[in-house]
Amino acid sequence: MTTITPGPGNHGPARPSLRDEEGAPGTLTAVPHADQSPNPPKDTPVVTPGAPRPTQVRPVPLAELAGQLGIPAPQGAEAAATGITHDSRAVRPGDVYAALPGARFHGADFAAQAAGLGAVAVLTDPAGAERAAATGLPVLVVDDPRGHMGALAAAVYGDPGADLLQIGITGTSGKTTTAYLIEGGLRALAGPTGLIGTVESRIGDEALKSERTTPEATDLQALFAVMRERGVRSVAMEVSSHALRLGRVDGCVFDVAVFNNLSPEHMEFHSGMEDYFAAKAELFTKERSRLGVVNLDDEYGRRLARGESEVPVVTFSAEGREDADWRAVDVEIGPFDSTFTVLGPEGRSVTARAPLAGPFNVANALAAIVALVAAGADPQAAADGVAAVPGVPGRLERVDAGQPYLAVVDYAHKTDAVESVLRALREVGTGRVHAVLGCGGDRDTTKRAPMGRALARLADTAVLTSDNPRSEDPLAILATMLSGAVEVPPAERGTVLLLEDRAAAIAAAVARAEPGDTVLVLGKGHEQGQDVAGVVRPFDDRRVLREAIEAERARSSTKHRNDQG
Ligand SMILES: CC(=O)N[C@H]1[C@@H](OP(=O)(O)OP(=O)(O)OC[C@H]2O[C@@H](n3ccc(=O)[nH]c3=O)[C@H](O)[C@@H]2O)O[C@H](CO)[C@@H](O)[C@@H]1O[C@H](C)C(=O)N[C@@H](C)C(=O)N[C@H](CCC(=O)O)C(=O)O
Ligand SMILES: Nc1ncnc2c1ncn2[C@@H]1O[C@H](COP(=O)(O)OP(=O)(O)OP(=O)(O)O)[C@@H](O)[C@H]1O
Repeated sequence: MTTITPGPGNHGPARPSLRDEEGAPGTLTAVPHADQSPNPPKDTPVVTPGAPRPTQVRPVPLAELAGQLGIPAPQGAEAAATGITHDSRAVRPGDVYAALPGARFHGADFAAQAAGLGAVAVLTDPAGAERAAATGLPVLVVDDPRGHMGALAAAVYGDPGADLLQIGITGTSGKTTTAYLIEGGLRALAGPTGLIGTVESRIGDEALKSERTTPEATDLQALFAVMRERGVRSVAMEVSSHALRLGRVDGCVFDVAVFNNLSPEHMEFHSGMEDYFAAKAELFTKERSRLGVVNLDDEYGRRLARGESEVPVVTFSAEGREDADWRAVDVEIGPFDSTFTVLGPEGRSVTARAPLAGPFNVANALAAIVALVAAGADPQAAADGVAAVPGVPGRLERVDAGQPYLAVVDYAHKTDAVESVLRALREVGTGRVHAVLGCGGDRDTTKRAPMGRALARLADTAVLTSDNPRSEDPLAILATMLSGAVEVPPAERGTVLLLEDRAAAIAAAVARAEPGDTVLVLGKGHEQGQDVAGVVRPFDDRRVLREAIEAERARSSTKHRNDQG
């Protein structure tokens, strides 16, 4: 196995690298498939609750932190910090509490709680200063505390990111999948790895529940510190546009930053596509990364490659574009995976496999391979590592209860993803496609009608149902989805069913399935709960789908017996 050595690093100061000591690309030693499985899809993921913290931290004097902020040391600056958090409820003795202004609250309202839990100081803005001072704790006041929080967290934990090879992935679709594929490759190449993303965070073999795609900077730096403590040397992490805009990755410099694609999403947060792209493009500034890996098949990827990235970029094309540095050719799409050849600079050619169905997963796998190569891996070793990943939870995850048709759960919850996955599975199955989909409440409303339209056009049975309605009326969400579905001319659309209850919707799709058909449950993937009016009750599409298949089998065998009797 190639060891990660604090290598020369192509693009910056000494950092762990996938190259060997002479600087040659790392090679992959065959590892038995099971050992290599970072995240075999499973019904009940291993979850350790609570934000992890490192066990050994050098106390950092407040005076030192004030110096870093460029402000005079506050009274009581002889105290020292051993942690930092932005959430009053998560304060541990010795923490700095970052009291941030937010859309709903000002964190200063919770300063007393933080003090009660043992905070040693409060970082806040002028608006929060008085409330913070009322606690009697030293107060560090800056105009933009969120903007300083990442660097301060890195300082408190001793800049743990500097000891990790960091690969960040951004884009509208495919971040989670690509992160798992990269982590699988890293694990095969270089032992204990870290993963940070929507489904979970992993520190070596330990899985932790994720609240966000990208954690707040205080939690992220603590996570890096725990990873460093446990011997992790490399990390693959998803970087959302929220993270880039809200400073969650301040304090990180990614060795490799990957751009997958961009399509309309999060329009409740961004003012339009240009603003959304500008947020993503922040990952490709010199402050944030050293090298970009960019998808040339995407128009926004081409913009980055053609001058809008501040850092050098390596390009890839899953569509075989000859102007890409690395391109996939001879792509064979199979029912559950795809094989292809990767052609690279200097006549390099690699045999590759995307271990998940669908043409878009060729793009994700190619992105992962090129990212690993950009980090210093041997290209064939990188491709072999990616090929060996056994699956990604809730991403085209098959549910097999012995039924004579294909049943799949997928996290598609944006129009382009719904279209991609339906097109991909139409090619795989021989029969009809019965698809279930809802749209989340309190999130981007502009995608609801297009998603209803896509489902009605591309599925033989389109079952419109609830996702996480949150505080919204589920029927109102369904009405908007339906308004899109009815835009499809009757001759071009499948049967459209409306069932507010998600379990009933899944059962309805299953009841229509015949041998050779495909049942597809979209939108919630790996999620374990359904949020209705703020109450989250357990709901796992994979489990509900399996139970529906079993119930349908029992129902039809009873009917068969009754018919015979
Ligand atoms: C738009 C957004 O991302 N907002 C985040 C932001 O909220 P905010 O600034 O408005 O904060 P607020 O709720 O008013 O609270 C103000 C401050 O008081 C603190 N507080 C609040 C209550 C309390 O009891 N104690 C306490 O200390 C909060 O931690 C916060 O620092 O800071 C909060 C604290 O960290 C986050 O919880 C909140 O995430 C919200 C809930 C969220 O859902 N974000 C999603 C949309 C998100 O970030 N998604 C992305 C993208 C996923 C994708 O790609 O699809 C992600 O990376 O997950
Ligand atoms: N490269 C891609 N292009 C288009 N659709 C994709 C791509 N990769 C995955 N998808 C679809 O999008 C869904 C979500 O994929 P994934 O979780 O990997 O992306 P993500 O960017 O992490 O999404 P999110 O930001 O919502 O967590 C998948 O279940 C699949 O249907």
